[in-house]
Parts: sequence; structure tokens; C-alpha cells
Amino acid sequence: MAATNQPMIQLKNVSKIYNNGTVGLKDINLNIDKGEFVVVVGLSGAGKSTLLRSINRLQDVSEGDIRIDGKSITSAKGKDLREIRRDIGMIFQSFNLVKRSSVLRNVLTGRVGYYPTWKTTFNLFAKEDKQKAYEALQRVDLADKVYTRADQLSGGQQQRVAIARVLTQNPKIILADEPTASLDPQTSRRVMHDLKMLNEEYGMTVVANLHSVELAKEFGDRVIGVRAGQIVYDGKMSETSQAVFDDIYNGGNGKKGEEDA
Ligand SMILES: Nc1ncnc2c1ncn2[C@@H]1O[C@H](COP(=O)(O)OP(=O)(O)OP(=O)(O)O)[C@@H](O)[C@H]1O
Repeated sequence: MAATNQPMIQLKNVSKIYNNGTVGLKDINLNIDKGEFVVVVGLSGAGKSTLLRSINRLQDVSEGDIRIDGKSITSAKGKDLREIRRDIGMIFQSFNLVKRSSVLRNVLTGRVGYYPTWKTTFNLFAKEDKQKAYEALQRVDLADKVYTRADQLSGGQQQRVAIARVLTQNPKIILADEPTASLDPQTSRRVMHDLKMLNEEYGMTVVANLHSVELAKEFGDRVIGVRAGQIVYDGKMSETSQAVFDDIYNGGNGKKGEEDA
């Protein structure tokens, strides 16, 4: 059992150097507590996606250790790794739905980590899991779309299906990599609102990479600024001024960043 007072996510001296020599992350030390809603901001190429992909080990880090609720995901293997990953849900910019499958089937895939592979191959989901999936769709107001094919929904609806999938997975942590980058402003707010709902009502810890400073300010409780693979700012949103955002995007040298234009 994991002890209580430890961070939900802990990075210790984490570096990532890609095979071509590009430095993705440089000696990152970071603690994120249970229930936080953290937004990660920075210019394109700063290392935000690298940070998220490292946390659930979609890619291996070059140095250091990452702990999820006290357990090292960096050194975990086999069943241990699968169990840690079950506690981490992902939301992607491109939604990552199975386009030709129904909404319900997509949401049910949130449960695959709880089944042996052969059962999910033959679609042998338990009745109670179908009920969970249905309830999750109700939470994002898509209960009327249960049998609709995923690719017949709008982008915003598809992202909310992805959120229902993550709710059905019932993870401790949600990593959202540019969840609204493909959506218009109004739809983006709806998606962020649903992520906030998972955070506030289900206690899930959220880490979201965001391009939009406006959305970051509206939904984040804590802001982490990344530049050139390093954390250049870490603070409560309520104590973070516009000047901090300007600095994160200006690269600290007075030059306008592209997202800030
Ligand atoms: N697979 C890879 N191989 C080599 N270099 C990579 C790879 N993935 C990312 N990089 C490089 O690592 C650095 C950080 O990239 P990353 O995608 O983490 O940035 P980001 O802040 O998420 O940017 P964006 O907002 O554009 O997604 C960049 O210089 C990028 O070119």
C-alpha cells in the first residue's frame, strides 16, 4: 500500500535526451499533490508534451525517477507497470477514439486495464461496466449518443467521449496534452469544464498542457512554466500575474513568442 502524505506525481532529477541529441527535459524536480489541477504552459517545443509522455512512460526518460502515488513507474515492469498505468488516464489533442466504433464501445475501452485481453477482444464487458460507461456519458451530456459512431460526432463531442472514457477508467491522474487545440473557443471551455468536473467531483489529479493562457487562467489552480526543457515558473494561479506569462512566452529576453501574438 502507498503511504498517505506523498505526492501523487513526483519527478526526481528527470532528464530526457532524444536519440538525435535534442534535450527534451533537463533535470526536472517536481511534486504534484492529489487533487491538484495543474496547467503547463510554454512555447511550442518547450518540452510540455515530453513532460506528460514521461509521466505515464509513453516514452522512457534518460535519467532520474518518476513516482506515481509512491511507486516508481520508471523501474516498473509487466503487471506492476500495467497497474500503475491503470491509474493514469490520457486525453489527447486528437481525441484518440476508434472512429468506426460506437460511442459506448469507445467509453468501455476505459475498462480494458481491468480485464484480461481475451475478454476485451470478444467484447465481454461486464454489465456493471456498461452501466459505468453509460453513467459517464450522462455526466458529459452525451447519453443520447450511446450507439452513434464516434466519427459522426463533432470534435467537441468526441473530446467529451474521451473524457467519459477516462471517467470510466477511474484513474487517480489525468494527463491532458493540448486537449482543446483542435476546438473552437466555446467548445474548448466546455471540454475544460468537464475536466474540472472530474477534478472537483472525483478528486482526480489533472495535469494539462495548454496553449491558451486564457483557459489556463480560468481553469488552473497551479501553473508550471516550461522553457527549453526546464521549469522556469511554478506557482499558484491566483498569485500569477500576466507579467509571468509574458516572461514564459518571451523566453525571458523580451522577444514575443508565437503563442502570445
Ligand atoms: N521523438 C522526438 N525525437 C527528437 N526530438 C523530439 C522528439 N519529440 C520531441 N522532440 C523535441 O523535444 C523538444 C520538446 O518537444 P515537446 O513536443 O515536448 O514540446 P512541446 O512544448 O510539447 O511543444 P508543442 O506545444 O509544439 O507540442 C523539441 O525540441 C522537440 O523538437
